[in-house]
Amino acid sequence: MGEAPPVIETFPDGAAWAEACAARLTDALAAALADKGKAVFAGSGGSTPAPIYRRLAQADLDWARIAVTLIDERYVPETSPESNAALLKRTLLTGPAAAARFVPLFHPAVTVDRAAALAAHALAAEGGKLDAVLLGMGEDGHICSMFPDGPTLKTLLSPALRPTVLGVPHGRDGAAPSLERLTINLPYLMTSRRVVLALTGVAKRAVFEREAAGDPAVRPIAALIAAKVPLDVLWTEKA
Ligand SMILES: O=C1O[C@H](COP(=O)(O)O)[C@@H](O)[C@H](O)[C@H]1O
Repeated sequence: MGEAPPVIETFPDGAAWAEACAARLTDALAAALADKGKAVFAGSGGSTPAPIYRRLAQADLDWARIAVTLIDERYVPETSPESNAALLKRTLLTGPAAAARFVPLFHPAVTVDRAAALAAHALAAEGGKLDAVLLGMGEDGHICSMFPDGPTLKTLLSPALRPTVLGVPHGRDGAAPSLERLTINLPYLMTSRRVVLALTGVAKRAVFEREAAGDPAVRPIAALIAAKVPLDVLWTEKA
């Protein structure tokens, strides 16, 4: 029998939801700072996290001892509107959190795989462990840049690999993703202190419930659950 899916915590409105997400992440970062004197935060891109980042940016943490990175990135420079790094810099690395050190996944390397190797090396130098992770989920059920049925998905979901960053090719014949990407793999989530999955809308809730019941070999949400990632799922209907 598979693992039971985590309870979906429901919030009455976007403000309460964003506040709760930011509070969970703050608690995990504070615990890491207390334990080891430093911490690593990894955030998602996309349309969901901005209100959470704006709250987290104001948290009373020793940001100078926190490294901030991404769970995934489109293989584009920060000048692109598709850049997750640009989103993070606009919304999280402001106010008190501007003192944090940003560790990018994007590098203008010759290939996306070479850029991924450089990012993997940079994260390993930060200790190779993520203390607080903010995940989003697309309406196709993807998390990070792990797309259901994607050609490299089995590698990304392999629990036996070490935590790393990998390149993701763009999909063929119109399949997602439309751009090459960089992503952390499942073992990075498995070894994280706390992972918060922030969901909004009726459609995404239904996708989460459907995906949670899927095959963990090819459905990223089911793989998260099967791998016992320390996961909180926070949902509100409208952010
Ligand atoms: O492409 C991406 O999409 C997911 C979900 O984005 P959203 O717009 O539906 O919130 C995001 O979590 C990921 O980091 C991003 O690269």
